[in-house]
Amino acid sequence: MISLQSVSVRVPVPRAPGQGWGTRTLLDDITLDLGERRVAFVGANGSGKSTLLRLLNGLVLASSGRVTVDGLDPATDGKSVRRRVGFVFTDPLSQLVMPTPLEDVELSLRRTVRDRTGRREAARGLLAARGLAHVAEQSIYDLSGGERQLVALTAVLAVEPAVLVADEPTTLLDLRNRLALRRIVAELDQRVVLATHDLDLARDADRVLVVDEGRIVADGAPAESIAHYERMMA
Ligand SMILES: Nc1ncnc2c1ncn2[C@@H]1O[C@H](COP(=O)(O)OP(=O)(O)OP(=O)(O)O)[C@@H](O)[C@H]1O
Repeated sequence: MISLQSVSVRVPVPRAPGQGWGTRTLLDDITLDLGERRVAFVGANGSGKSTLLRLLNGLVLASSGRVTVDGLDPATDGKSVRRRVGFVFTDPLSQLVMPTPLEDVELSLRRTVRDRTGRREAARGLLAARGLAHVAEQSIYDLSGGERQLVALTAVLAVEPAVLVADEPTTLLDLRNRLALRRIVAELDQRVVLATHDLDLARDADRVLVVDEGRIVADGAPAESIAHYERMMA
């Protein structure tokens, strides 16, 4: 279970020149229990979705209130939480650390597959299963945005996290790969929490929450929450 109890995130922001610093509230007193297998957050640009997701693996810490992931607090058990929570960033280059997809996936497998040859074969197999065999040994920088996004997802899933958190995982994908990603998310055994502007992906979730100016303004079945969001944005 993922729980947020009265969680707020506040950051210091500069006031007008010479006026010192003020505080901006990015998330405002959010209380949630997320027990569903597929949870999606939708909301306008800058509403606070990424900040909320980042709380789940300790990349952002609550200014007040408490976050727990399966009983672990990212503020105090950061390492254990990050083992449980696989995080896919909007910008894949911020997480692909090795020169090629093959090496990046191998890195993810280093704990589970000790033997080097076996690890290479396993990494090749995982990339092939995502239609990425042909780019396995290409430079990360020569991949298309969509290929990088799929490699990042493959590398994160290779660790077999208990929870997959994905921040706008379809932004760089073409229609075929968007459909493939929806299928991957639907078939995963793991729990998935994502933020997305892709309302088709959100519709596949068990629960959709609408974020607006750092608050949850709708929370429920996809059809109702998305209808609320569409009215809000009209
Ligand atoms: N460390 C920070 N300091 C100041 N402002 C911040 C900080 N982090 C985020 N923000 C601001 O908080 C707001 C919410 O950001 P966040 O990235 O969570 O939005 P989002 O809903 O994910 O948006 P998008 O859909 O555009 O990705 C934005 O206005 C952003 O500029």
